[in-house]
Amino acid sequence: MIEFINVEKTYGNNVKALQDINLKIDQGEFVAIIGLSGAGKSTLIRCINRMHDITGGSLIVDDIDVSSLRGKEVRKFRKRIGMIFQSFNLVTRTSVLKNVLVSFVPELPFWRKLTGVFSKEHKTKALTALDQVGILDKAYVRVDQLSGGQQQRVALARTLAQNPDIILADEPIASLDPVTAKQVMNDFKRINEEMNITVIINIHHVEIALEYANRIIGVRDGKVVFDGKSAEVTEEVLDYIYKGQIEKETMSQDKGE
Ligand SMILES: Nc1ncnc2c1ncn2[C@@H]1O[C@H](COP(=O)(O)OP(=O)(O)OP(=O)(O)O)[C@@H](O)[C@H]1O
Repeated sequence: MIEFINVEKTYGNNVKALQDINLKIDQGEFVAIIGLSGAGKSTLIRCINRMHDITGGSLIVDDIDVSSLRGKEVRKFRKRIGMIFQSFNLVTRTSVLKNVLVSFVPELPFWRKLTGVFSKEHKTKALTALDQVGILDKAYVRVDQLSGGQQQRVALARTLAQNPDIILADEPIASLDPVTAKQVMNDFKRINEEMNITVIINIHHVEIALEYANRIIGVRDGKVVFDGKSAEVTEEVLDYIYKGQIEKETMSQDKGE
């Protein structure tokens, strides 16, 4: 379980990105975080794997107080949490398989790191992960020869190969066309349902969030302003989450801008 208790995050420039966040997310949930640009969505998910340090409250993941982790403990903890980015973060001039094998580098003995030789077990795990996202046939293709959707699947396979309990995805479909975006979302859904991996997605596409996630967390100005089932999200709820935008637009219309 992931638990936020009165979590705050203030950046060095005094921007209060998160304020008084209280959430409990159970293992196996599929959660979408929605809200305006700058609302604090990225900050919220990046605190979970300590990409950002919280500045107040506590964040507990499976009984581990995330802020108390030091050095090696942070690396060990992060292995359990996969992270997917909008930009895929792949080495495009090398093969799909090598990109997935990269996930094992931290656990390799020094000589294997130097020689780049991976064990049969690691190769099998990597190929299994590629199979799980339906691109096993692309294992030996160079990443730059793949479409955006296929590249995001490679990133997903790399994460799956780590055998994570949680996958955090920061705008994973933002640079994909609508059809490919849905294919990638289907992958997330399947992984969530079949492997009971918690999936937390930060997303701008509201319709897709409602279609795929079971739970929606609406964030506005660093605060959680809605937390409920996707089926409970009405037009009014969306207006409330995105209220800042509506108010701003109304104000500029009033001013004749
Ligand atoms: N590294 C940083 N240093 C200082 N301020 C930051 C930093 N990262 C984010 N912020 C600020 O914190 C607030 C929340 O940003 P965050 O990126 O979490 O929002 P977001 O909802 O994910 O936005 P977007 O949808 O545009 O990615 C914003 O005001 C942003 O400018």
